[in-house]
Amino acid sequence: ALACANASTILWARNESLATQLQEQRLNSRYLPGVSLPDTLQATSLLNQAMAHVCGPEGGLIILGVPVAGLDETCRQVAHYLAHCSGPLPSVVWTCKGFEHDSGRLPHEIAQAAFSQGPVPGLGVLSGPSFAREVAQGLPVALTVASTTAAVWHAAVQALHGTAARIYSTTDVVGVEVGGALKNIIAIACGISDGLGLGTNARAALITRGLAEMQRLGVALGGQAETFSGLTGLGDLVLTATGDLSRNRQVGLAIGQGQTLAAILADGKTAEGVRCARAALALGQRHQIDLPITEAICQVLFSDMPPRDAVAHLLARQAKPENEPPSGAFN
Ligand SMILES: NC(=O)C1=CN([C@@H]2O[C@H](COP(=O)(O)OP(=O)(O)OC[C@H]3O[C@@H](n4cnc5c(N)ncnc54)[C@H](OP(=O)(O)O)[C@@H]3O)[C@@H](O)[C@H]2O)C=CC1
Ligand SMILES: O=C(CO)COP(=O)(O)O
Repeated sequence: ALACANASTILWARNESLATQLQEQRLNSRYLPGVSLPDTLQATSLLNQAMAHVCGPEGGLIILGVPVAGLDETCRQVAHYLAHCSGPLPSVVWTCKGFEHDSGRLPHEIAQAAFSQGPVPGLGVLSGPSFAREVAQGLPVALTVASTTAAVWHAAVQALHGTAARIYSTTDVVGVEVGGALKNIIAIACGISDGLGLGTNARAALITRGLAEMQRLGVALGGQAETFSGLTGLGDLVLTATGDLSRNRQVGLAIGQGQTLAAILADGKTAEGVRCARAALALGQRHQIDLPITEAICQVLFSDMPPRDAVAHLLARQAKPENEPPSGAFN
């Protein structure tokens, strides 16, 4: 999308044969089959070459499009080259949505630690409802860039805004990241519900109570409540919970139709909700935040609870007020 908008763009892929295919055939047969990439896009498997592109006198924007599991390693590699930048430091934003599996760290915590040893660039997260395939087709999209550094908003707006994309900005990094992480788990729940044939009422209930769950945890971790009704909360939740392009929703649909998790994940596709559900639940327990849907998803994914039992368990919970006290504590 950037290259189509005439921004000078270089795409780094660590896999040499993929980079060669991107550069020579203008195709990405593994991740975006059927999409023809613009001639203006350059591709390389050499990170030093990609970094030279954004380390010149004009600076630039680095978008890290890797899963949470690869963010630490990728930031550290980028940090190594930033130390040799001759121009102004480029801004760095990431697209990943999740918590680190073992530590429960949010992406900005991973990035801050990774860049702490050398020159620290402006850091931020680019998020919102944005299936890659639709973005690549040039269809309209609205995104939010979250950063405490205004230069990062400006870099993202300058590069992305006004083509097919509308870019909003916020300082609420935590709210944006928690929304992105939890919506994947709720999308798995909605997929399971639809796979079981439980109907659209059930899906609407899961989306709404899932949003309450996202907001409770997000506020407890320091996010702002209103962020969860924005693009990176409700917007991305609706997209992922209802849109069949979602890999998290696809995982849920397949579970609801009786497939095992191992069989579903055998194709190697990224489903961040599966990877971070346990970390989300652990964070909820640490902060005494009730996350019933996330807990049910963990039971189904990792403890062999039949999905229909999980549904029965959720329905059998004690009646309670719809709106909870702001503390979000157990009641
Ligand atoms: N796809 C989408 O529609 C959207 C995805 N996101 C989020 O963005 C993040 C990335 O998603 P997506 O691109 O779909 O993920 P994929 O897993 O489909 O692709 C990830 C890319 O990252 C590379 N990668 C993985 N680990 C590393 C690493 N350690 N170092 C360097 N490269 C690495 C992969 O390379 P290799 O092939 O060599 O493994 C691959 O090119 C996720 O957190 C996702 O939730 C956000 C918005 C939309
Ligand atoms: O985050 C996404 C769209 O905003 C992509 O969702 P999936 O990772 O479920 O495909």
